[in-house]
Amino acid sequence: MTVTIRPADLIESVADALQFISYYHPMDYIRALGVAYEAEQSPAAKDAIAQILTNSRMCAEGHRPICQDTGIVTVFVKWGQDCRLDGSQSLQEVVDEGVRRAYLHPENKLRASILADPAFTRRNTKDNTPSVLHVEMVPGATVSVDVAAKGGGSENKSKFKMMNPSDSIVDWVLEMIPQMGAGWCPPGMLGIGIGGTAEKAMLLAKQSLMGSIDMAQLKARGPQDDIEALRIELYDKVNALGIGAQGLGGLSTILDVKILDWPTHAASKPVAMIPNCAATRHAHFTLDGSGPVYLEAPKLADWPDVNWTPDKAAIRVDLDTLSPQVVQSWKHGDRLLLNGKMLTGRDAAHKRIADMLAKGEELPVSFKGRVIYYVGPVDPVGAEVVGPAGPTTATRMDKFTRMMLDQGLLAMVGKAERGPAATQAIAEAKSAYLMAVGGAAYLVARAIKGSRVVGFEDLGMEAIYEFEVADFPVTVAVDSEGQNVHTLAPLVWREKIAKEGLLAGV
Ligand SMILES: O=C(O)C[C@H](O)C(=O)O
Repeated sequence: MTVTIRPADLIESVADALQFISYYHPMDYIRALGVAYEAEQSPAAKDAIAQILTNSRMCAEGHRPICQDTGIVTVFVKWGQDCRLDGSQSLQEVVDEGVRRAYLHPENKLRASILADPAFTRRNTKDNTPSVLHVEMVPGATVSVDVAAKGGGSENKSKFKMMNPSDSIVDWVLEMIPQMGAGWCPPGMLGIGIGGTAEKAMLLAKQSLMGSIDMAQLKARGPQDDIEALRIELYDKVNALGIGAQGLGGLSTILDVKILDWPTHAASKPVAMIPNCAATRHAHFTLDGSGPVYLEAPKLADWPDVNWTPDKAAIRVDLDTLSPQVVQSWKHGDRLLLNGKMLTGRDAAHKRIADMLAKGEELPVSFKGRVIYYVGPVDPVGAEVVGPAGPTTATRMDKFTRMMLDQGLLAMVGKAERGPAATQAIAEAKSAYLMAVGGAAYLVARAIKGSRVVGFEDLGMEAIYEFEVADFPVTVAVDSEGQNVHTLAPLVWREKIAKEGLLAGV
């Protein structure tokens, strides 16, 4: 018997699932992060995990996004061969209508992050469509759907290699992880795809991330096949690298490793690795023709009892009177609470600034004596002045750092590491790079008391804003001497883990 799937049911279910995952972390992630928090011995990493956990519960309560990057929607559909989609729209059109409805929801509007014409004009599609849809025909009379909203920062760190058959997967992963830095917002998960062809390995890696975190259970019962043994080996060895939460050095870099494989050619061993960030977002539902599916809300009591508050010992900074001397007094690892006005800007704004300067044009705002925050905020709803507004990956702005410092910029705020050239530029200009916690966007936004666009309004979330902040929490990640927390701290923790046999949560 053929089962009819009504487009309205699929649209409603996709929209509900996307709204759901925008503010509810999967509970397996929260439980594993709670265990990692208890085990963590690095104060900086523990503080970052506390911010992520506190943010997560606030989002669950407030029904607002966990991260300002509300992701690129990726959907895996297993379509039962006895089902037919009613109407004349394609499956892509139906799924995208669900995406549109979720992202434009008036009470929880999500960020429009998708740009059409990616190589050239990079035009925002304004409703986060189209999604990336994968469809597989399977026996049966149900439609099974995995919906994910994948952050750009973690997607950017995806890796792929066509290995020789005799090459070691473990060696390759351990070579790649330090190169991935912290832009993927650890602690998260690694999805690994092995075999098939180049594109199949990538797909397997992404699909593996739809599974639940179960490393504790796996370790407790022991591996039952080679894949499970490889998962455990990679979990232990990656955590022993000491990279830690947000790359600040610590015990937990990953909470799990997922692996899917597929037969491959005798000459090949394709291997793909895709990390999932702290804003892990995915949900599953099955349609059987009887109507839409609504996901059941988790209980707030299931979140660990972690309530992050600003460090009382942190240094309070007045941005409105900030001087080079004050910037130079900060040492790497110092905790600061920023107060006053700062400008924002990220990828598109920096590119436009570079183009304008090259043409001798006047910028819409002066950066002299100012601090810039790399962010693309979610639009506000209700009484909010701004929606969730966590930091974006600063490393992408490295190529513009010298140009911005030449404009008289005093300091930068973002997340993840700065590369050698940017670190050198910061040291030469006696500037500083400050790090906020990625994946704590709603918590961080509480410290933003005012917001107005001051340039490039047409760039939407990538416009230049001026934020008024109160006790905005950051850590000095590169100081005016060029001391870089992201290069120093993981080395310390790697050695400590090796010497003292320290273990991440499981
Ligand atoms: O686009 C963003 O806001 C952040 C991005 O996901 C990143 O991690 O750099």
